[in-house]
Amino acid sequence: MDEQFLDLLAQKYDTEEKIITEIINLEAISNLPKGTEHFVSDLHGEFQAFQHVLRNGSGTVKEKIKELFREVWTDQEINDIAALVYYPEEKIQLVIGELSNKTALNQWYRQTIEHMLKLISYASSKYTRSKLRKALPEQYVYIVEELLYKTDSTNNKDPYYEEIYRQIISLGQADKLIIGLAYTTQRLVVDHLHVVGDIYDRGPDPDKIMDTLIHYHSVDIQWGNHDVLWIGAYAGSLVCLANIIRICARYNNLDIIEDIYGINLRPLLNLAEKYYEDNLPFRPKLQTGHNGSEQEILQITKIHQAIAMIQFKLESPIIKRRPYFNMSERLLLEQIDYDKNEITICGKTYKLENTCFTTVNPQKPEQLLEEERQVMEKLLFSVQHSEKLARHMNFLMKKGSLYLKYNGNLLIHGCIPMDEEGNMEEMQIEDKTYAGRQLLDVFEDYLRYAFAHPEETEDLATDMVWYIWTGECSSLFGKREMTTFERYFIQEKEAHKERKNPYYHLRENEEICRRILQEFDLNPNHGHVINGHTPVKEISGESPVKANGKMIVIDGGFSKAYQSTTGIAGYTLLYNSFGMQLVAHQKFNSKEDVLCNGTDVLSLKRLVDKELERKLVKETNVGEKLLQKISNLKDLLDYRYMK
Ligand SMILES: O=P(O)(O)OC[C@H]1O[C@](O)(COP(=O)(O)O)[C@@H](O)[C@@H]1O
Ligand SMILES: [Mn+2]
Repeated sequence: MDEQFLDLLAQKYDTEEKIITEIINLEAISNLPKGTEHFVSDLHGEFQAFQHVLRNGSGTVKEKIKELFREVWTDQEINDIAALVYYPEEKIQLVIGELSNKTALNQWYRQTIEHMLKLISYASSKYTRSKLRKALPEQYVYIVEELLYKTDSTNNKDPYYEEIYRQIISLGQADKLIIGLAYTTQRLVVDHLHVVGDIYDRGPDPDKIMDTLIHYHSVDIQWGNHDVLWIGAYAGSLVCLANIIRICARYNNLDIIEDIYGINLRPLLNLAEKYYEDNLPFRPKLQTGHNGSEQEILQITKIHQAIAMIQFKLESPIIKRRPYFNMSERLLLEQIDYDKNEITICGKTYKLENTCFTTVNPQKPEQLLEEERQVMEKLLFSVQHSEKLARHMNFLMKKGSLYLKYNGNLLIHGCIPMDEEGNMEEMQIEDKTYAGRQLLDVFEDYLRYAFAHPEETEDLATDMVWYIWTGECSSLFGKREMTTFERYFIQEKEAHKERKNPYYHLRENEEICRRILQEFDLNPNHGHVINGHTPVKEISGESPVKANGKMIVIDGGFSKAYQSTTGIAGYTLLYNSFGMQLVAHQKFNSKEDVLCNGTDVLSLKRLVDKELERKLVKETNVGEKLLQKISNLKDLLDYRYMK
């Protein structure tokens, strides 16, 4: 071992006792059961449903409450304390409103604090005291530890403990303490969160999800195609920027752009007012609670057309300057017969309907009007100077990656591009060819480069971010083409079809999944591929667990827009020391419903994989680091004290 390194380490561990204490501590931690991992995906801006799943740990909170109190409590009592753990601030207010006098309320405080402490003690049984301490409400650590670690079997200290409770209540601290303990419980039931992509688009509150993730104790993100679109916009890709605005217009969410991220849409609106009229396929999808006035809807419809046409124009030059993107079939504006109002795609001619081509010059269809160019320039400036967007995008980059190997599993939002035979699909980029893991690594390198160079807007890295959104070899898109244009302007459904990468039927096959795991140097006997991206149509009998358990698809569609096709409101996955469990969620109504009626409609659990022996920290990624640290400390011990 390098002596310089050991000398550095010795600065921190400067006595034999310190080294030994740390070795004992780390060895002990390595032998604890592994913490619970929680996997969610395809949140699509649905903050309310997401935060509910996060707060209840996909049912883990209630499970712990039941294990502890089932014998003595009614269902109502169990629901009440569960709601208190999920939404403590609101639940306390409800209780205060219900209880008629101070004595009753104080009694409730006294009992509730005791119950919460029992729950915390139970939920933290597999953690060290130090880890629990870090999860406790900071200002009450001392008091809570006194109450948690009562060791007196003679009851001599009973009056002392009673006095602590009395003081907490009489000093008006009970609310704050209970709220703190509720958050501690939430934190204890889930050790680490994985978000397997698609935080953004369709739903109303992606920013709130981002803020929640930023404050979450332990999280990683596997980017989804929609997240990459937002990263691309921020990194200087005008076509990605046009896309995010188009999708926000389509889902009646332009206030995310304007009010939340502070991006001025006025220039775009002016352009839209000048060139566009009402047009059915561009009317926003309205969601309950978001219905605007007729005039607002008309404005959005116009913006939607303006930005969609800019998007289509911006695609052409990229397709032309990157022949290896293999997208020449998508030069759609050039395939239009503007006199006949027809388009020919892959040799087939279709009639165009509801067109809005006033800004298109048939001789040079890709050319932006000077006004359009200026609008995009202003929008990009605004996007790149939004403080909030910068914060959210930086966090996505810091915690995110295209795929992740974690505790033996492979986490990926979309797919591993393959050919029909199950070989890794090759893509040529400039003069090199890549496939499988190498291709994904190259995609990620380009994406990181583009993000680091927001001033470059037409370089390969920036174009590549758009390719990851929509290209046929993208590991996040997983389809041959994105038929956005066809869906707006062509009636025939056959033109709307987006052919999926063979991966999506091959992934049913265990051998293929084993091959994928091997491609990523993971043990195929133990590992799983964990996927998001494609809604699992439980309604039509599709199973989220595939390939003899090697493949787990957890996009259950938090997205309201997709719930009618899936029949449920999402899958999440839990992986604790006993094994993996898939949780199916029913549609989430509202927080109020949970608070008042105790409806916490979970969740059918399905065992995916059971560990033969309880899995310990030392067998995990974190454990690997601990074992390395132990080995370093042992070297230090030899070097300094055992000569
Ligand atoms: O239903 P919408 O919002 O029009 O979106 C459809 C588009 O979204 C995509 O499905 C991509 O989004 P997902 O990652 O959510 O699947 C495209 O393939 C398709 O063209
Ligand atoms: Mn997706």
